[in-house]
Amino acid sequence: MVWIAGPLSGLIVQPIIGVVADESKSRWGRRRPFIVMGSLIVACSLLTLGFTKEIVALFVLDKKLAKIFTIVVAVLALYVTDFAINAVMSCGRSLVVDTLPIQKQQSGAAWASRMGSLGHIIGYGMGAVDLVQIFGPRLGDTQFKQLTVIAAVGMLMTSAITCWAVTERVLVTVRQDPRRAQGRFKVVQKIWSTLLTLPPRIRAICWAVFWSWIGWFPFLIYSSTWVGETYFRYDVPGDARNTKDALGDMGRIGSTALTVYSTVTFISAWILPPLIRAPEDNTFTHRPPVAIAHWVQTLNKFKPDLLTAWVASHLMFAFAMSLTPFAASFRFATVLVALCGVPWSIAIWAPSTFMGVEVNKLGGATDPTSPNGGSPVLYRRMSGGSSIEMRGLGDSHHSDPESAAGAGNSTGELSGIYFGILNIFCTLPQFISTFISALVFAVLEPGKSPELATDAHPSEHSDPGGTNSIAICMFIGAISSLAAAYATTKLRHV
Ligand SMILES: OC[C@H]1O[C@H](O[C@H]2O[C@H](CO)[C@@H](O)[C@H](O)[C@H]2O)[C@H](O)[C@@H](O)[C@@H]1O
Repeated sequence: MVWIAGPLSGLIVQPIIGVVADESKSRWGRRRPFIVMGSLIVACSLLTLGFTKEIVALFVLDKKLAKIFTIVVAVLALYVTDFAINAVMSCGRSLVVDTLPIQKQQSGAAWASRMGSLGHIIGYGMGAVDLVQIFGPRLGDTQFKQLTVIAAVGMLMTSAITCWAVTERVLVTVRQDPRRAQGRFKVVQKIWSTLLTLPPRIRAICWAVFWSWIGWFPFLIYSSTWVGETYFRYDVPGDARNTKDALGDMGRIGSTALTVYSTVTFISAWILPPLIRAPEDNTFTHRPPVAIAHWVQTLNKFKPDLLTAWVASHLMFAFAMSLTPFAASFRFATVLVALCGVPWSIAIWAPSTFMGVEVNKLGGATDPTSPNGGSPVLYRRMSGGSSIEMRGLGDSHHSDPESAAGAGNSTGELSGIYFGILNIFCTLPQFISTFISALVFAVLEPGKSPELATDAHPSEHSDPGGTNSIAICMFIGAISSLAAAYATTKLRHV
């Protein structure tokens, strides 16, 4: 019930908020009000999660009843957190697309992935140090309470900076079209009709993401456990296995692997974008200093394009995951997990870049890299029929829709719905992958995990020398990643 909150909230919230925000005529912009509301809800629900027991104790005095309520409130708080954070994610992604011109989409997506990976490192780092010792009991008397306080403050601060720094255009009118879906389910209808009429390139991006997530989900969920289990199997001497130390080390070694992985992700997010040719690269006249001009031009010639890099990242992930069943030491397992930091950084940034470019074209922005020198793109929005006009916030004289488009300018008018749909293709495979993992676990480890069954009845033990189930799930992920590589190459031809 708890694991499902992430994919379920992403599946439902991102498309719906995307559509609603796309059509919002708020004077504060289409995305910022949702970011503000969502962040406030996330902050409150995080604090509720951290202090559930104390909050319940204020209202329920009976101890037995309080225990039940604590569980119920904690689960609810987790769901609310996931749902609200997905609203913020949806509008945050759209904001990048809305505000940047087509040439800057790669750069915007790369910055989003840099900031995301910085957040991960800070999160892991906070988890690794003893916060109660550092801050004393002021922020709460346990590590978890303090983590929720820090996360809530971080959420509010980063959202406040975003909303302050970004100038959004305001949607003035959405012209009514008789063909537009009406009534209570119009949002769902709009998502459905858009889903059925996706432009070919957007469909290709979505399928590439779909196949890749069947591989990424088991990795993101189980990799730290897998490194710990590998340690337990191959590195701990048989007679030391039942000690408290060995079990504690298992957790620490798994967390260390994740920390190394997120560090690699962070470094890749900074290093790779300048080494990869962005979809807009032709538009710039690079004028490096004469002394190094030759070298810069030579380097530029050999830069791979983003599509090649995305395909290579699927292959690299598939390579690492295909080796997991053969890992016979926790060090090797850690190296495999760390390697995945490189493809993960590309997995976050490449689809957003391609989607950002396509959504801008749909909104009427021109592609300056096109052979015809930046004339309007050939296709426009496929679903719905509404028109959009935008003007600068507080500027009532520029409500001409043409002013929103133009050479390479961003309109991003449909970023919410298309990024929401992209997220459907990111969350659905998470359910499929969970189903596959459940099958693998049921077949290979019908009892308890051999590494964790030390206290269980012998009938519950499965063969500790047998194949590791998590490694098999990851191996299946490798196959799916190959399918993702194939699906991504299709983007070259559509
Ligand atoms: O199921 C959990 C979440 O999975 C996706 O989010 C994760 O991947 C994103 C990159 O695609 C990354 O930016 C985010 O930090 C990760 O949590 C999905 O987009 C979410 O909707 C879903 O809740």
